[in-house]
Amino acid sequence: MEAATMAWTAAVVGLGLVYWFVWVMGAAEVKGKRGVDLKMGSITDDKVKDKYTQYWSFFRAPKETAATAASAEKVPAFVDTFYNLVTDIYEWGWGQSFHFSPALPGRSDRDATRVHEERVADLLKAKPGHRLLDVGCGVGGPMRAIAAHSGSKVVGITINEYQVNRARSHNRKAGLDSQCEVVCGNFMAMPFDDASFDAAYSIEATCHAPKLQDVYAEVFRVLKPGALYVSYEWVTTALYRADDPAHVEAIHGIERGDALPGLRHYDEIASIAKEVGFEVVQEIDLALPPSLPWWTRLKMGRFAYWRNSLVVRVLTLLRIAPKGVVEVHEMLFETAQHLTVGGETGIFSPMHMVVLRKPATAAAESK
Ligand SMILES: C=C(CC[C@@H](C)[C@H]1CC[C@H]2C3=CC[C@H]4[C@H](C)[C@@H](O)CC[C@]4(C)[C@H]3CC[C@]12C)C(C)C
Ligand SMILES: C[S@@+](CC[C@H](N)C(=O)[O-])C[C@H]1O[C@@H](n2cnc3c(N)ncnc32)[C@H](O)[C@@H]1O
Repeated sequence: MEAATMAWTAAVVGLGLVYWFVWVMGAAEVKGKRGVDLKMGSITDDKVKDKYTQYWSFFRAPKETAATAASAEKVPAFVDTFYNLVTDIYEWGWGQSFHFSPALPGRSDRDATRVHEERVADLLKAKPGHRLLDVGCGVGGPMRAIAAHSGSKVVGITINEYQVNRARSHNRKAGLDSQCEVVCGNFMAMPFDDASFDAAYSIEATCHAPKLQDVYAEVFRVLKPGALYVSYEWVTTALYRADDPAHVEAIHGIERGDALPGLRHYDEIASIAKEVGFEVVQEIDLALPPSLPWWTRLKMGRFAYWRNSLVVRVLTLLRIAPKGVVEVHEMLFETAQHLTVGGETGIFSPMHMVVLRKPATAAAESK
């Protein structure tokens, strides 16, 4: 073959590969967000690196500073920055539900996700005519599954404006916009009337609150007397040892890579719920056997991570993706390792579930 023909063949094959990786492979899990559409939320391209640096500065402050009230006030803004940086990568590489689920034998990740979400609707006994609150709704994967499964109306709240727009657009495309509403706001000071919801749930979201009391008290306030609240909490378990450096490293890694002001121990959750006035109906760690591991999806995707890493590098080089995507993607890759250690050692659970009830006799005001 002539040199020119060889060069042309190589170029065509090369371009074909890039096309396959970026456009055809698109999202690793769910088609809908393609590699070429990766943005950094509402952050303009020139500000991505600054925002990423700003994100990390939160963790450089000494622990004592991080624990002060003044610093706790900064958490919602820091969480908002985090979701501007990661929302598109999550959608592209994971799907529209930003949480874990126990694996189900012989079923896809998508099925396992849906089952984990529908469990919430069933526990809440949600039905047509009910108005549910989704506390920290992301781009609305759970909200759509729960609205479709139960026939209830769902109102979601998220601190991140970009997620509000993504969620509204997904709701429209799914034909669920008459049942699902999304509001931008802080779940520790919600723009809703007292006693205005029939039930509420939060899926892997309240871990972003510096004080769980603040969000639980707000949920308590907006629920009708007698209403139920289900929450999937991120916690350290009874196996966690604060004097084991490997445990501490994994937990700090999870906090750094997931915008967490500090993980709570599982035994704090029920007492905080009681403190704000809830009755504890049920408390169970859904990650424990007989559940199958929730972290296998993170591990099994090792090939997908390498492919994704290559895609973001190529897209950044071609200036299709903004600068900084590579760094954010690396951060997530590392986070996945820490989460896997947390799951394998059993020191961490992302699905410590509590079912809480606002007493039927409770006043609309929280205690
Ligand atoms: C509840 C929270 C988020 C939980 C998970 C949805 C996300 C935690 C870690 C994320 C990911 C890690 C690795 C990424 C990978 C490198 C990339 O190629 C594709 C996306 C990932 C798989 C990404 C997807 C979402 C997570 C699993 C927290 C924030 C409270
Ligand atoms: C990991 S995501 C989970 C999203 C959704 N529950 C799901 O499972 O797909 C956490 C969500 O909590 C929201 N969040 C975190 N802190 C918040 C706050 N102070 N007020 C409102 N939403 C908040 C984030 O914006 C994000 O939407």
